[in-house]
Amino acid sequence: MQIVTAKEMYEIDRLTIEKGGVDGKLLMENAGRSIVNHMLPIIDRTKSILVLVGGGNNGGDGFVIARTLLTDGYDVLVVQLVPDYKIKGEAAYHKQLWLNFGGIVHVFQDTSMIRRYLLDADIVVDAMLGIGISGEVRQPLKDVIGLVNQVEALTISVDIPSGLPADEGESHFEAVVADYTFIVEHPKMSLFLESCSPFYGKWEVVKIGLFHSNLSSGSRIAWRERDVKRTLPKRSRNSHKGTHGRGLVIGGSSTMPGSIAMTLKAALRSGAGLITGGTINEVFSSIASHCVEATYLPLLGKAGAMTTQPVDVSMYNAIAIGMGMGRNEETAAFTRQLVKDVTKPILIDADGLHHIKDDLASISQRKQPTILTPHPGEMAMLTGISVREILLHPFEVSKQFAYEHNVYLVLKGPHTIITDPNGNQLVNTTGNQGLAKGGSGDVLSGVLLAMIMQEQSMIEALANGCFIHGKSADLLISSHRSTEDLLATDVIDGLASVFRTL
Ligand SMILES: NC(=O)C1=CN([C@@H]2O[C@H](COP(=O)(O)OP(=O)(O)OC[C@H]3O[C@@H](n4cnc5c(N)ncnc54)[C@H](O)[C@@H]3O)[C@@H](O)[C@H]2O)[C@H](O)CC1
Ligand SMILES: [K+]
Repeated sequence: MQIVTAKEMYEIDRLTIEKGGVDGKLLMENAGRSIVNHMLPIIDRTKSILVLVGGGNNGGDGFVIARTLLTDGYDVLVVQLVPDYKIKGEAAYHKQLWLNFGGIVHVFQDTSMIRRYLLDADIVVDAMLGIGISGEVRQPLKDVIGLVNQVEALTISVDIPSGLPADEGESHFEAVVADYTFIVEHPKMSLFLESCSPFYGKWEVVKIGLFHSNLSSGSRIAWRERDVKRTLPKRSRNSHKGTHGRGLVIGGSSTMPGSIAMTLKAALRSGAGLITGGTINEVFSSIASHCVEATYLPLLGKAGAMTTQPVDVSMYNAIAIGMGMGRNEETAAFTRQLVKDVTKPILIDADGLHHIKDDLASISQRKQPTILTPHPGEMAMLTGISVREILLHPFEVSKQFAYEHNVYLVLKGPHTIITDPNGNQLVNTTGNQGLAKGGSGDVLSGVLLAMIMQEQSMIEALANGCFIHGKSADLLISSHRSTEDLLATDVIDGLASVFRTL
């Protein structure tokens, strides 16, 4: 499922009309009809429906929806929020059809009129503004959006909640808070931004028959279950423990022994053939009984943390480093040296990210993949960009960073964005707020390590790992856990039910 900017959406629209020869009026008909088909299961025949239409093609979709519902016997009222002369082109055509079919257009007079209609409506169809919005919402739409958000009626937005930006980078907006949004053909970028996604409510994508096109701006795809099923390597009956690779996890310190234990266990539960924990004696003695399936590589410690030393990694296929290792200077020097020397794929998380912060230049020289897995706070530390700015432009910031430093970046959040060094991006579609807890990242690193060790394209391996980790949390929440009590270790236990369905 391709994620688009407004500009890309218009480009696909243009190609469909110019190259595909499909009339724009037909696309609008398809959009309105598809949306009605998706609405039917959630609307009741006895309810009264108010369709709010704006002056662009989003409003045109609104006229199609109104006509389709009217001919199906629904009680529909249309309020046009702009004067007649503003309705042009395809929208004007569909307005005329609405009138031909006996529909009435109530033109906006004042907000008290809207307030009255809103109070009488059970369902509001929001077709005021789509992806054509520019700048802050002007009057009277601004007030109307405020009123829509005050009433009890079920709100269904067409393509995008009115007022919401389609792209990243906008911080000031007033928008409809929708119960449902039926997105035309492709999710817009804002669906995956922390500040915008809550406005969408429940959402579905409706197909309207647009051209399939490869955009020049690089791929940006929402990664779903069907993608995981398609790309996840199948375990063969003939495989042995070595087939699925040997992984090494380096981490832990006397005050944080649990982190590496969770990473080891998560990797083993995600199909890793052989996993070794590289850690100091104090950690090893406290966790070995919890994770008996792993083997251990003793590392030299000083004051409860790892110190500089050579490590032979020749027998491992991939390495994860950083979890719970602490931030002292000798550990940092050890990490930097290891990352420089190792000629294997290496995933760096948590404290490891702090250690390599000033050594990103040598990271970009590495010949084997480097995977960094920061949350926004760690991303801010790595880039010097504020968390606020990162959350405002996560796609662009990720792309720049991955390209500049030649890394695979997993920017963690409610919609984790995975970026490869060429700027291709996959966005995870699973997970819930129960994952916003200590230990989640350690578990994710283990799942990712197991994925990296199996033969998959690197970006797909990372996206599959993020999907599986989030899905485990989702299944637990939908059965016997809550977002409050969910623990990182529960997510490890939940992996079984995810793999059983993939
Ligand atoms: N293939 C497609 O993309 C299809 C999309 N459809 C629908 O069309 C809209 C996009 O339509 P467009 O006419 O380009 O823009 P809008 O309807 O979003 O709005 C333009 C409209 O709004 C006014 N306006 C702009 N900014 C503001 C503002 N800040 N405040 C107030 N008013 C504003 C502007 O003057 C115009 O009048 C897309 O979302 C889909 O819903 C097609 O129907 C099917 C094909
Ligand atoms: K809308």
